[in-house]
Amino acid sequence: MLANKIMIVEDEGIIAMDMRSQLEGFGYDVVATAFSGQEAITLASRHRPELVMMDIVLKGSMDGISAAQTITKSLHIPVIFLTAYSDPATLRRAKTTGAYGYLIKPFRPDELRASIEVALYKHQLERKLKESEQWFAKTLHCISDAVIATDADGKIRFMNPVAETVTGCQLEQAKGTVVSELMTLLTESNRTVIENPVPKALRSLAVTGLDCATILVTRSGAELPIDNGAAPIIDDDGTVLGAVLVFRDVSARRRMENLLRESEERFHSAFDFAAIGMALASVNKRFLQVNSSLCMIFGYSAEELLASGLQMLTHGNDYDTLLDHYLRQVLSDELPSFQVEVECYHKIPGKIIWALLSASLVRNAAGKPQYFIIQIQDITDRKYAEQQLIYVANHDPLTGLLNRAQFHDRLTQTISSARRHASKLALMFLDLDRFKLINDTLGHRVGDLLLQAVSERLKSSIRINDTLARLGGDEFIVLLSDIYHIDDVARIAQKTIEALTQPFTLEDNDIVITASVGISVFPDDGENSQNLMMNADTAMYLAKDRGKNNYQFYTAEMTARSLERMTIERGLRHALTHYELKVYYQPQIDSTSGRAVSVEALVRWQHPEWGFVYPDRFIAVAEETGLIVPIGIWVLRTACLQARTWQENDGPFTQVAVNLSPRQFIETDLFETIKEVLAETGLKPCCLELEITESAIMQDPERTLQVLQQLHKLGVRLSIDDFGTGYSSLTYLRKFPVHSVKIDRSFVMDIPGDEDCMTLVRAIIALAHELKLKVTAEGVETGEQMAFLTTQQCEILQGYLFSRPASAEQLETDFNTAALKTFLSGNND
Ligand SMILES: Nc1nc2c(ncn2[C@@H]2O[C@@H]3COP(=O)(O)O[C@H]4[C@@H](O)[C@H](n5cnc6c(=O)[nH]c(N)nc65)O[C@@H]4COP(=O)(O)O[C@H]3[C@H]2O)c(=O)[nH]1
Repeated sequence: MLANKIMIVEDEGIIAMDMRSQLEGFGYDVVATAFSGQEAITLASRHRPELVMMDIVLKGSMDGISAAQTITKSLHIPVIFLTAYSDPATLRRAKTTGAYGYLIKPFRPDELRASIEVALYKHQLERKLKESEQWFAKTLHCISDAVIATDADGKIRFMNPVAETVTGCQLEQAKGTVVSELMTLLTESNRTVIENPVPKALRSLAVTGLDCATILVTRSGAELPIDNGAAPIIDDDGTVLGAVLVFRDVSARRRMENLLRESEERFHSAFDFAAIGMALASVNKRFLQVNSSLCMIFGYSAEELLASGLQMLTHGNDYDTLLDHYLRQVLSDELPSFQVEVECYHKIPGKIIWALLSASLVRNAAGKPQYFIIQIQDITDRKYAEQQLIYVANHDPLTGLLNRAQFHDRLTQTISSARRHASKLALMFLDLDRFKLINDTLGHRVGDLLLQAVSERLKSSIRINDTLARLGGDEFIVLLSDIYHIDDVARIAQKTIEALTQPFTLEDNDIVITASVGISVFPDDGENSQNLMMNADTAMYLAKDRGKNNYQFYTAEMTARSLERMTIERGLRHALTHYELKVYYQPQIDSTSGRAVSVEALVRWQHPEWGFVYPDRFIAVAEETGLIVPIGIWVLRTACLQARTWQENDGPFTQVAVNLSPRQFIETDLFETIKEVLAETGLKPCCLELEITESAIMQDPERTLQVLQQLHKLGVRLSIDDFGTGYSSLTYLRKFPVHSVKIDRSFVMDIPGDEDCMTLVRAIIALAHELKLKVTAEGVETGEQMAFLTTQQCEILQGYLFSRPASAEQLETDFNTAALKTFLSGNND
């Protein structure tokens, strides 16, 4: 432990020394000795002793009492006076310095020591008290509450700066005032004066709280809401020292509370009366609060919902899990909020509600999740409308079957799956035979009913896992998945065809139809949906070619053929606009007069790369694609113009025969077109013969008859081409206003070798004559053929024997009418 530092002030050197040795003997540290009052002040401020032993009478102008005054006040160092004088005046003066001791010389060493120890202890105590007071004062200055301390009579002793601000009164003014005079307190509700809590606390000796809603009226008349209360100050032995009043201005808090209450009210009215469903739900998804819209949406009462949780609305479905997933993400702060469309259950069993559900989480100040705010919008109508739209976009409106786009998607998916599982699948492309005829004759209503009935039949003839679609018009397609054996496909195709051949009774019409089916198999006939569909389509055409009402599997040659078909189609379109088509003419000879009465117009294609292309290579494609219609009109116009030119220029021929395609009957207003062409070219109708094949007539006999009758009336000559090759009905032949029939080349070809052919030709000629029709024979190549036909009175002959088809210019120069006559008469003889 360090020795206490003491300074001696003594002008007598011997006494000072003696004192020093005594003090050091006691164990003190004598830090300095001063011999005058002035020196005492200087040395004390330099050495800062803990105690000064001061002689009162000193040499010089300043005595010990004056020096002690400065040392005590300015340096706060305690002083003990040592003096030989004890007169009352000196004692009075010495007292004013607040000296810690007064020793009359001579004194005993133990007296000296006791005085020193008491002074040191007292000074230490005082210092500690001062520090503690300062610390309290500082603390009270720092705190944000107002603090007023009173004595036991309720008179103010202390106020901190906050109390000064709130009451509007400084401590110096307030000191000694009874606290209730400084501040008037009113109740907020009815503004009656209430008693200050300080006297209450002093009376009851207990903590006295203020009513929450208390208003402090300050001296200036300002009013402030305050809270808190007063407590008595009682010391250790139970003596009441006073009271402390602690209060605070709560106007800011009140403002916040009001704002909060208003905001809560706003939230509640928004919540309760919102047009959309709203709920507060615990983190465990239990409803804590629900609004009436929510109850309305789901048909439950508020009590029912509050007794359950969000799961009640989605229980067990996929959206339950989805919702859970999102709520967990919000809880773990991965998502701030979310919005999701969920399928929910109404209270009425089986009733589905589609909800647009948004949720966000409310956390407390510490970030702890409190509850979810959930908003639910009923989007059932929109959802159903969307589903309806999706349905309409994916289905054929007439039959309800999948449409082409959707089928394509389904096929692509099934191909991917088949590829993964190394399994096979098959496509059946089905086209109704002669559907157009039914549509045109019985009307579109019956046509539609038929398509619906067909789709029902098809559904019943395929397996549950197969996919049926309508591609448009009378085209259907079936996707047969998981095929193990090609024979199974054949069986299904046959069953389908047979199912369709059973008559349909629609609006009192018994309708019999057939279908042609083309089949392609994955992976054998194509690796992707496009190829498979194309190849099934190609196979379907083969089925059509092979007499319809049958099915055909796709083969590789078909691809080549369909490629060729496509190339020809492209080429033909180009040919039409680039003048690559030509008309050749083949003379037709009157067997009796030997005169070339007419020519048949035959189209040729002068292809820039392929050279001269004959009709057998492109007419069928033109038929299929419909290009035959513009080609046919062009040939007709060219031929009519040529005939008219010959007529005007005294050319070799005055009449022309033009082939008509079946499609020209169906797709154009043929009669009007022909009338226009004749008017345009100036050719008389009687100079034009139109050759119609039997098949053209049979495709739509009623319509053909109508057009032919109009043409007949106009004066155009009509002839039936390829007679004998088709299934001509004699009834039609009689009914139709035709002028002649044309015996097909295939019958003429085998004359004279084939007796049957000759018999047939004889019969055709006899029959035609019976019906008052003239007969033309085509393909006459030999003299024998000509002789036979002439003998049978076949009126007109056409063939290489007389002339190959040639251009108009060639015929004009090369065809020798006179030589022909000679030739004919020679042969006839
Ligand atoms: N072997 C042989 N053949 C002979 C003989 N005499 C004539 N021919 C050929 O027989 C065909 C007669 O025409 P088609 O029966 O109307 O048969 C025509 C016709 O059905 C069609 N066709 C030609 N041009 C047109 C056209 O402008 N419009 C339409 N719709 N079809 C046309 O193409 C078919 C073939 O025409 P082409 O190749 O010009 O063939 C022509 C002609 O060149 C002969 O003595 N021996």
